Amino acid sequence: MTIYFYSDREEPYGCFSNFSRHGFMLDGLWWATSEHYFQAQKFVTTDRAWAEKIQNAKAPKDAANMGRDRSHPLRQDWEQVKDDVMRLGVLQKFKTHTDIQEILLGTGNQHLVENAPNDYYWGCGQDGSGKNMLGIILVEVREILRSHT
Ligand SMILES: Nc1nc(O)c(N)c(N[C@@H]2O[C@H](COP(=O)(O)O)[C@@H](O)[C@H]2O)n1
Repeated sequence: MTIYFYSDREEPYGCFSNFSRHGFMLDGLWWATSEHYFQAQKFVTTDRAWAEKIQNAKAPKDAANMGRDRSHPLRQDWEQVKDDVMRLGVLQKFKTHTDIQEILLGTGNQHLVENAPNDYYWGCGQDGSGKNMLGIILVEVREILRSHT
């Protein structure tokens, strides 16, 4: 079976979205959502002030828009590190919040798919051919959490 998720407002799996309001501490800083964390990491080595603005963005959608703004220099190794950055943020989110950790562990061995129509990397895209890296990372995080509980 496959579980599809996308909107952070859709129960019970909206918590799988990076836009869900589940904050956490990482690298000594507070992140309001995993989207804030992920987007800010694009600039930590190239434009710290911009990364800090992203960290303090009002909403995850604002953080996403700011992170996609190419008038600020993207760190050169971004393509190499982005999956690890995503995994770190998502893992920390689910370690921090036991209620959503239970929801993730409760999915057993089901496939998890971000049903994002415009995203063929993190999601499955409009036609389902996308890489679904966020879903794959959630499954990896589920494995890590399972091995520690
Ligand atoms: N809600 C939502 N809208 C979109 O347009 C999306 N592309 C996604 N996917 C999420 O986007 C984040 C990464 O985007 P970039 O690599 O910065 O383009 C990540 O949180 C995906 O899950 N979601």
